Amino acid sequence: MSRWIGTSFKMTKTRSEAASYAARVRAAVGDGIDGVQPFLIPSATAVSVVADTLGPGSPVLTGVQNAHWDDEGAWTGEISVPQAADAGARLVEIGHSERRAHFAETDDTVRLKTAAALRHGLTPLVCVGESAAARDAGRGADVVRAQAEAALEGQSDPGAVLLAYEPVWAIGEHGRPPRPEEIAPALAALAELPARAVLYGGSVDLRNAPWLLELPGVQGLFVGRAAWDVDAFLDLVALGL
Ligand SMILES: O=C[C@H](O)COP(=O)(O)O
Repeated sequence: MSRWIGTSFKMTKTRSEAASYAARVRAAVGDGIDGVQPFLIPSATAVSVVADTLGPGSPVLTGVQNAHWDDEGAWTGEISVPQAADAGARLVEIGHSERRAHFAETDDTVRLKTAAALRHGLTPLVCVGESAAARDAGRGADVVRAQAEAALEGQSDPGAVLLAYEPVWAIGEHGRPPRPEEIAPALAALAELPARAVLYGGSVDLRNAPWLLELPGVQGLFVGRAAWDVDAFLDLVALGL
């Protein structure tokens, strides 16, 4: 089984910067790397240029950071899964904690968006993760399992869904890298669900990626800041071998 190694650019990079990054990745990966499934999730403005730069049928997948559950309509500011697919996306990131915290994403909208991605043949990448308070109360694994079960409930093909376990307290500039014993319970809980793979995300870097990749239940890494430099991303991809 391939290890998934990918990055979200979040709200960084111009189209030109994203294209340069994608061109470097495409050149380094060539026709593909056995055992590794790389993916890039740029801002919406750069999705088509990244997908075009990677080329049709590329071994590097392109994703979107969000998509609406409806196929079209009066949803100002949103993009639909068919529009994402038209731009070249094959992955749809859903339910990142920043969207849950700042854009009213709920378990219900995550489930609807997951269904929309599956309906159109794109791969949902559903993010789940507990707060520091839930972790400290010993409820981390329960929270994470509930979020993941809510996303998978009633789906036509839960086995096609990727889960990204991203503890809220580990993400971003205010986060900190996890210790193995802090994330093992949630990883064990997610391993019982019928998803395609479970990725870990949250303060991943070149120092901790080797042991994170060896943790039971981790089939890939979803990286933010540490992968925004393309050389670092390619080093992380090489670690997945
Ligand atoms: O989407 C990626 C995750 O939010 C992790 O971000 P980070 O690696 O900057 O902590």
